[in-house]
Amino acid sequence: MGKKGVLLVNLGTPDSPEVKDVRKYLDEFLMDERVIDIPAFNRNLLVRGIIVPFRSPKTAKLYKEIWDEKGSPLLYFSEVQLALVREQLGPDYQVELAMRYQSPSIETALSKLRAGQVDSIRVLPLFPQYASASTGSVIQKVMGIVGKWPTIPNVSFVNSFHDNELMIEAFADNAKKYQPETYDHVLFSFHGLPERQLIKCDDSGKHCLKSADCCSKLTDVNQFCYSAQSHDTARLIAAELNIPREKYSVCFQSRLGKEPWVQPYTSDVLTDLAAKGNKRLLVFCPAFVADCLETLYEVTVEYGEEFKKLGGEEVQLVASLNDNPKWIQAMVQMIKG
Ligand SMILES: C=CC1=C(C)c2cc3[nH]c(cc4nc(cc5[nH]c(cc1n2)c(C)c5CCC(=O)O)C(CCC(=O)O)=C4C)c(C)c3C=C
Ligand SMILES: [Fe+2]
Ligand SMILES: [Fe+2]
Repeated sequence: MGKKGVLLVNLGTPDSPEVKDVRKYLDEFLMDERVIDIPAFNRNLLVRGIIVPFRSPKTAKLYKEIWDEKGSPLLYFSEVQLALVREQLGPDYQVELAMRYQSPSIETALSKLRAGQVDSIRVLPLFPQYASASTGSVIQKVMGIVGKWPTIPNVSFVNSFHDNELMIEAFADNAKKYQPETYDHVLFSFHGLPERQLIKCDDSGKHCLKSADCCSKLTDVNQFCYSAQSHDTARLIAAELNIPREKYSVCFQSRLGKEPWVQPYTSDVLTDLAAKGNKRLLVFCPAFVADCLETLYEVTVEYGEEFKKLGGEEVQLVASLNDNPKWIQAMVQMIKG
């Protein structure tokens, strides 16, 4: 019997915070047909003609703010998760880490599993809520590579884990030291997504964005809706911490471009909460399992400053799952299936 292969995949990050590496990263990321899901010719013009040239220098400055001696937080927290999962799983497993974009690449990680002659490969895309642009893209990439091997082992994927109990407890545990009940309001701020991508993922064509609350409630007819899964994650973390419904809001950050993205937008919710006199906010970002640019810069710095300009006093980020032992247990549980 060979070992059981495991592939952990997170989104990716530039190799360095220098403009040339950020350009390479954004180019690979945004040229993905599942991320900017428009016809190839238009995507090429938009990404290579406008977004990458104009955005790279700005994004590089932001990466410089969060980069430290260990490198990019997203990558080093992923490496810590890899080491802890390897330790928990022991010698019967070969566990590799990859990033969907840049390094370590999915190609390299899969070649290591192939060289290790593993019996099977369990792929865990590190995105709690399913989206075509994140989980879907990882699955397509892995299938594209493994599908060309002469011998294809048993391959299985974790499609989403928005309600994993250990993960919910891990987020709640990370928040306890801040005493959530002492804050005026709690925000669950998820990474945004173009509305078009929600609609595309509704195979029935009957639910997403068809009624006022379709995408804010998870039911058996919209089980893969990113928005509905996000609302459900928020509901479960709030329940774990006894946060009443009127004390929390769900919102979506990081909008890019002019078309509508999933709403409400985090900045609109901040404006509304400030106008209502809220001063101190506790913010969870449960679309990510590791701290990254979106949590450490966008929430902590950008939204923190924005909220203060609006009259608020504090935006406190709840740390991501990073090396939380319950999260490591959750990963092991999902790998063992
Ligand atoms: C069309 C654009 C984008 C879609 C769709 C999108 C979906 C999406 N992204 C993540 C997770 C992360 N995204 C991160 C950064 C980031 N995302 C976009 C654009 C889209 N994301 C850009 C342009 C960037 C780079 C930063 C910037 O220029 O603003 C990150 C951070 C990576 C890091 O190095 O720290 C993560 C993580 C998910 C889960 C998702 C779909 C739900
Ligand atoms: Fe993103
Ligand atoms: Fe929906």
